Amino acid sequence: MKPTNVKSLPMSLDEFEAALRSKGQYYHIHHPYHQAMYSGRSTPEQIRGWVANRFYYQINIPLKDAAIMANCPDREVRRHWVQRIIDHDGDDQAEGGIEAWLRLGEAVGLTREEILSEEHVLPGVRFAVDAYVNFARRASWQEAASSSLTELFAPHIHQSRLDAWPQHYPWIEPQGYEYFRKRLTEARRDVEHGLRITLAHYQTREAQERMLEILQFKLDVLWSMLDAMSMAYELDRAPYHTVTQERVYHRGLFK
Ligand SMILES: O=C(O)c1cc(C(=O)O)c2c(n1)C(=O)C(=O)c1cc(C(=O)O)[nH]c1-2
Repeated sequence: MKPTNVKSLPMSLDEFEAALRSKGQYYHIHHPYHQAMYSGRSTPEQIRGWVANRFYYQINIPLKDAAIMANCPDREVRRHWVQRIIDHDGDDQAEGGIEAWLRLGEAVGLTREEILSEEHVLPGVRFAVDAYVNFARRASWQEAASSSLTELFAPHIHQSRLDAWPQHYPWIEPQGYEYFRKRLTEARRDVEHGLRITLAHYQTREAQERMLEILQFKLDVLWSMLDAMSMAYELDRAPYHTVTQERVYHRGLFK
């Protein structure tokens, strides 16, 4: 007789890590909006749109990390995790990633006020980013921590920009690239810690499968942000374009 209810064995740590890494095939580096940016096909408007919209991701990362810490009773983990907030917010020694992103914005021709006002942030981008922050608020700290692991694939994407943009877009002022340079080392360090937590936490096959689904959720967040930007800046179908060219979309209800 066929055995019933036999649960699958867990993947070994190596197999689990390989399964996580293979999710890189769905990373937003493959999104056509990104592909256009590396290959020099993007217009200044498309690059400005991307920088202004991605700013909303940047300013929400520390809120997401604070939510993880708020749910985490482990002092050792918090001691490490707090560095992520400092990386973005800055401290007395370093200005931080949000400031570096604002300078990227200025380097591509946006004003600080324009970026900070969030007037360019498309509703689809806002909803995707908010979904990530809300997931971190509601999930266990381990699940939320492991959802940051798309960063496994991030150094490559930052390097692609450093390699390709200066040659294709000489009009971008070079001091704008500091953010990408900073993230090369920061993301590698984050991944090392995030991976340690993840490999230790997901012990059963079911839990490991759930983790892969969490990573897919995060990949969906990143991909959906770019879908919204494609609609607005490549296909000229920004929200309400049939009615008005004005950016009437809401600027966030929970400030
Ligand atoms: O430019 C990118 O493509 C990209 C992607 C990601 C990512 O994979 O989530 C992050 C970043 N950049 C980034 O700069 C960053 O600080 C960051 C933090 C996190 C996170 O989930 O905690 N992801 C990312």
